[in-house]
Amino acid sequence: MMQDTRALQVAVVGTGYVGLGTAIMLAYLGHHVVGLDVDENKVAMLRRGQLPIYEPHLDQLMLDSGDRLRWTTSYAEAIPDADVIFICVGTPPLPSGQPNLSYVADAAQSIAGHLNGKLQVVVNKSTVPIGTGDWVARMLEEHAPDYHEGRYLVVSNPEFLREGTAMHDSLYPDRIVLGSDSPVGIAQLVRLYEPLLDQSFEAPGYVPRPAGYTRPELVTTSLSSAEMIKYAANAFLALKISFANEIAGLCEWVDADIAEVTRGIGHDQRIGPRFLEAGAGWGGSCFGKDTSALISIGREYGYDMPILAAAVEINRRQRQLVITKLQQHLHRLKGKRVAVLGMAFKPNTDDLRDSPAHDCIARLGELGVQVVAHDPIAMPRAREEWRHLRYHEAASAEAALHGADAAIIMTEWNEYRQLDWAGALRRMRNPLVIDTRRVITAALPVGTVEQIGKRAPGVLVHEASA
Ligand SMILES: NC(=O)C1=CN([C@@H]2O[C@H](COP(=O)(O)OP(=O)(O)OC[C@H]3O[C@@H](n4cnc5c(N)ncnc54)[C@H](O)[C@@H]3O)[C@@H](O)[C@H]2O)C=CC1
Ligand SMILES: O=C(O)[C@H]1O[C@H](OP(=O)(O)OP(=O)(O)OC[C@H]2O[C@@H](n3ccc(=O)[nH]c3=O)[C@H](O)[C@@H]2O)[C@H](O)[C@@H](O)[C@@H]1O
Repeated sequence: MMQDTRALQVAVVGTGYVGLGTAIMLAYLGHHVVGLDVDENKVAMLRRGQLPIYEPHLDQLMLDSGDRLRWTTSYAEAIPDADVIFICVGTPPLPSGQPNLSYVADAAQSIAGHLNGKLQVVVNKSTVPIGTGDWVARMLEEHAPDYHEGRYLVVSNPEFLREGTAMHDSLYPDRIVLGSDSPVGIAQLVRLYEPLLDQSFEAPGYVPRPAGYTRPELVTTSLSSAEMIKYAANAFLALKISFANEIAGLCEWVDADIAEVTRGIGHDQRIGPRFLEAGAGWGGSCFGKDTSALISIGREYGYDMPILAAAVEINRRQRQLVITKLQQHLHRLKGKRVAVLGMAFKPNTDDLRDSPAHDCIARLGELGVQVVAHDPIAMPRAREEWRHLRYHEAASAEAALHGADAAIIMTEWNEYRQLDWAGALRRMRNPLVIDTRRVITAALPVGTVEQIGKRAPGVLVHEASA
């Protein structure tokens, strides 16, 4: 643990997926952190020691951060004493594709009203269009009661964590990007991240330091470059997946297997094996939002981004493909009963934002299908957030499959991998599974398992033999 003389006072504004992870990780590293949110219910839960989201190990790390961590709804309580203030509020998409910056503006103005006139660094961690850092700096100038040139430094520190593995990604990042025109601001952040940069903290047993991992790369840039790095990173990852999905479609026609193909190309170190898993397409709160934002930023300058636009289009097509595959097997879907396994946009999270399963359930509903859905973690949240969708809840995957005319696996939860598929298929009315995430790996004695990127559409992968 860090010596207390090196510990900083930190305020984290916004306690969603990113703010919570940031606050808890910094407190674990030894800093004194106050997490602030305008949502009183969230803050009340956090004060009771409960987390408003599901994220593996976050509860344990919070416990291990001890009394260095506090929660509040009050800017007056959080801001004046803070050496470093993080903005981690949401930047959800507007119908135009541009991000809604009103939460960032509100946060910046509220922060400005409580700055203390001494050196404080305001760090933007929210994903924002290029130029937003300068805009925040101007807002601080305008709204700070006692503005002194050089007192309120702005640094961009984009976040690269993935939901479901947020603690691992926060403690053992590939790189830390710090963008600012102020060397003093950068130096303060280097001090803040020293335990991470040196990996001098004691790794928690439940999120061990990966074998071979040494330390993150420190990347210092201008404010604008840091903001661009975040968008470019997400756009490239989305592109990689869309590329795999496009090749997967062709694999089905030429009788190749996308999993074998990506294994073959991934060993080329220039390409790398990760983020090449074909499936139902990418979802989540960021890839869709950030690709649209980048395209709309380009549009402001009359600059087309055809590669990104294609990545988005392929993703849209991929979601429809799931339904097409079902239609190829079952023909008319009206009146059929279909089990949808997995609602979260990926495993190990309860996040439903832009989940491919949402579009799947919505489309099946339009086609007159009776949907029976299951998710091991995200079900309670779906009950709240997906009230507009029509589906029946299943208490277990087995219950969802029982008597179904088909099943679609949308999320690769471990429990689906471990399911007794041979037994479950026998209890389906029609043993057909559209496995979009390669959950089923063994050949089964009964039924048909159709996967993405393997054999021509409509051709059965595992033919019934029992
Ligand atoms: N979710 C993710 O995995 C990642 C998200 N990001 C980016 O980080 C940002 C935050 O994302 P999430 O944590 O997913 O959002 P979120 O929606 O889960 O959380 C945002 C929080 O900010 C609070 N908030 C809104 N206005 C506020 C204000 N004026 N003052 C204080 N609190 C306020 C909300 O009540 C909410 O709790 C976004 O820009 C996102 O693009 C970046 C990397 C990963
Ligand atoms: O800016 C963000 O919010 C974050 O967005 C993604 O993280 P996240 O959305 O949490 O999850 P991913 O693991 O990237 O998965 C995104 C989607 O892509 C899909 N995916 C992922 C990988 C793959 O090979 N194939 C694939 O279809 C997943 O199923 C999921 O729907 C990025 O990976 C993070 O680096 C980034 O910080």
